[in-house]
Amino acid sequence: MKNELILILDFGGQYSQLIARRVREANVYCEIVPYDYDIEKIKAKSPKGIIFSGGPASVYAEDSPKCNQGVFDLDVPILGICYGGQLIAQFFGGEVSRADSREYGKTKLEIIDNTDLFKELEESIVCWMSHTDFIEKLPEGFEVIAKTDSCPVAAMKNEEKNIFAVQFHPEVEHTQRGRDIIKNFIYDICKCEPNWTMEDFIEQSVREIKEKIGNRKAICALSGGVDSSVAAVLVHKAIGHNLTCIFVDHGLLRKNEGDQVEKIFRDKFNMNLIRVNAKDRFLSKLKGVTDPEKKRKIIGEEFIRVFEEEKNKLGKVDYLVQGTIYPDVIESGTDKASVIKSHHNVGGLPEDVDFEIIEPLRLLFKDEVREVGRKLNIPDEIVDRQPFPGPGLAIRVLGEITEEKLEIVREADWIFRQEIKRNGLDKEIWQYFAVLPDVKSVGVMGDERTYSHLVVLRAVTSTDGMTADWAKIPFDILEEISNKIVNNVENVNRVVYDITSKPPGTIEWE
Ligand SMILES: Nc1ncnc2c1ncn2[C@@H]1O[C@H](COP(=O)(O)OP(=O)(O)OP(=O)(O)O)[C@@H](O)[C@H]1O
Ligand SMILES: O=c1[nH]c(=O)c2[nH+]cn([C@@H]3O[C@H](COP(=O)(O)O)[C@@H](O)[C@H]3O)c2[nH]1
Ligand SMILES: NC(=O)CC[C@H](N)C(=O)O
Ligand SMILES: [Mg+2]
Repeated sequence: MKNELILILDFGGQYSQLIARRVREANVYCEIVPYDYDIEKIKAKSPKGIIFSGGPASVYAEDSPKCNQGVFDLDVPILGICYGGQLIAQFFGGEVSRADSREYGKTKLEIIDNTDLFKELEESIVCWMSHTDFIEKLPEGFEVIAKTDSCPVAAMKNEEKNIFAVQFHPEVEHTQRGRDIIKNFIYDICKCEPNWTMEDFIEQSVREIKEKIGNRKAICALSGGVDSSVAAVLVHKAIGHNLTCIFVDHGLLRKNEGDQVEKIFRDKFNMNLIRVNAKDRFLSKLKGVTDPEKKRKIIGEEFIRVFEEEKNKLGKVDYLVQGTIYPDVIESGTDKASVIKSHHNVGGLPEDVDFEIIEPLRLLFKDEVREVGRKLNIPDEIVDRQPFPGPGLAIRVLGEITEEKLEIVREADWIFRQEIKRNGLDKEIWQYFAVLPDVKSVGVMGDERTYSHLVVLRAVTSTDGMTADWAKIPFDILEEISNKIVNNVENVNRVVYDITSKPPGTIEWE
């Protein structure tokens, strides 16, 4: 059976994938295509609804992105979000201008009409705004269905044509009832049935991988983390023993991690696995390097070189599977989004890669990957594992990496993780680890002056890693952890706790 489809036209918004994710969450299939996607191709897909994303441009600018005008004649419901909504206003003869003051963050939305898009919503909700332009003049045939203090047309509709526009972002977590607004659009207005599931995602991915790889061979970059484990199991389902997993111990793993990962995979999975011990080559390439972006690129390249060497031993291998997920992609920058940090597996890849890369999870968020993992019966000890970045401790030892510093951060991290677990906090905290900034401070131990390293503890709550809050670990637990670290880790005399959320910080320090 063909899935009912919601098509998202991407105008370069930071949250385009979040829109897709909300639609998937509501059990409806969706695809994201570029804003200028060919109209004949759109027709061929016969979408039941189209959503225009937000975007950084202004619709009145000369070369601003526009969709094909034929989209408006398809007789398919349309929802425009922010830039997408402004585009609708402009197309139908309204006016979009630059506002005197930028509206950013939480804003009170007054709902005027709660019959369709805002069905069953309260009279007012808190919505999340991120714009400078606004719809100043309503286009003909449209009516205002919500407003804010500074935005006379915070939402509008043309009932006859089934076209809707909102200035705020219903797809972000901070908009109250945002999920319901999206559901109202896809269920009531587009008449989609909620029947697409993660099982469908699995089935479809396996089918596509099978078609693509056929009887050829692939290797999978396996870290033992959630993403690559799920990617490996998916591809294994598709091509069986033509898949070989390669786990690289680059000397930047946490305490005992290399052996643990190897054991779990040998015990629990019936997959070909090769462990490559590559500590010396990674550390020698990183010697003297202090710039975080350089570190990531060196590691990204070295991973690929290791995979190439292993591939040559296996005969002809055309494909490299990676567990890349959406935040890795968006943070590494795209032609429309800016670089936050080059994740080693995306922005850190060298230009010459002797493989075709397959990334079945590239469009999913972490919690969706976990859901896929559970459906694939991957053990909880893997699915619930906290994320650990591919460059490992290299981006947690700030400045130059030395074996001594790696040892310090590894020991401190080990104590921190043990204590979090012992206190039963490991389920509620999304990610927690130690960082070694390149800082020494004065202390007094046993009546003697010390001048030693400072360890930072970082712990965050999050659902998808895109935004995060610092975890409110009780002071007495923090106190105990601090004591244990200073008493047990040599060359450390001070421990501090990071109380920055993301944004403005990121989860990792580099
Ligand atoms: N030590 C490693 N050996 C082989 N491949 C690795 C290693 N570390 C990372 N990778 C590859 O890089 C990808 C991205 O790493 P990342 O840490 O984001 O994902 P993960 O380790 O699979 O999951 P998690 O985010 O839960 O740690 C992995 O999915 C994997 O394909
Ligand atoms: O595989 C990876 N390669 C990388 O280069 C990388 N950088 C950050 N991370 C992980 O991504 C999530 C978001 O991290 P940040 O808030 O630090 O950007 C967090 O879970 C980080 O641990 C990485 N994972
Ligand atoms: N988030 C957006 O889509 C912004 C749209 C447009 N660039 C504005 O500033 O209003
Ligand atoms: Mg990892």
